[in-house]
Amino acid sequence: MSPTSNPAPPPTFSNAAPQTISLTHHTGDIFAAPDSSVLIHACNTKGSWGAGIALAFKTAYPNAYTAYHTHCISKSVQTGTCLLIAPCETDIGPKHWIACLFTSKAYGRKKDAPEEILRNTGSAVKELLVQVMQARGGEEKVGGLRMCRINSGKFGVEWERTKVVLEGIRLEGSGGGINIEIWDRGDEFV
Ligand SMILES: Nc1ncnc2c1ncn2[C@@H]1O[C@H](COP(=O)(O)OP(=O)(O)OC[C@H]2O[C@H](OP(=O)(O)O)[C@H](O)[C@@H]2O)[C@@H](O)[C@H]1O
Repeated sequence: MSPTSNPAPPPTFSNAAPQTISLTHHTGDIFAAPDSSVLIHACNTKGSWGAGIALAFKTAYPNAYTAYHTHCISKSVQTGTCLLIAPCETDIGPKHWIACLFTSKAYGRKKDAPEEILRNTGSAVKELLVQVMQARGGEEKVGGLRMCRINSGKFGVEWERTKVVLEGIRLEGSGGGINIEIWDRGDEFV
């Protein structure tokens, strides 16, 4: 018998069904979230929160902006990754985690093509969920996940396309589904 005719090893089956993401939709201010919430937005890898909701993040969370900026300039950040920043503002105010999904390398006219942004979104969100699970083993409480309609503004990708990617994510492991709240201000079509 030639070595190539050896039977393939039997597949291994896990009882754990893959985890999936469910999305719930909410109208209002994403920033008016309870303490420990994770606020999720899409970012470039260049270290700039210069426009759109990123600018609002920069204003409200200057220390988180510094953490993001330092991360971007201190190493070559890959798209499809995520930076999860623990609550780090000094003001008395809400203690929010900030999650930066690197869905496009650059911004403005140099932003990645929609297909690339969508691919990056899938892997960045998977990485985020792993980081959230790890952080849940730590001392700082990690609450619910809140996301804006990522990619749908400055990055120019229709929200419905990002939604399909999010709903198609499958994660190893058990523990039921993961809910992400999608927040928008209700002025998307105004
Ligand atoms: N103040 C505010 N409060 C609440 N909701 C707000 C808001 N402003 C916008 N929204 C909504 O938030 C969603 C995402 O829309 P965005 O355009 O923000 O983000 P995006 O994910 O498409 O793109 C990311 C790049 O945009 C930035 O600008 P720069 O590249 O720096 O120029 C970054 O740095 C990234 O690189 C849309 O539903 C907007 O209606």
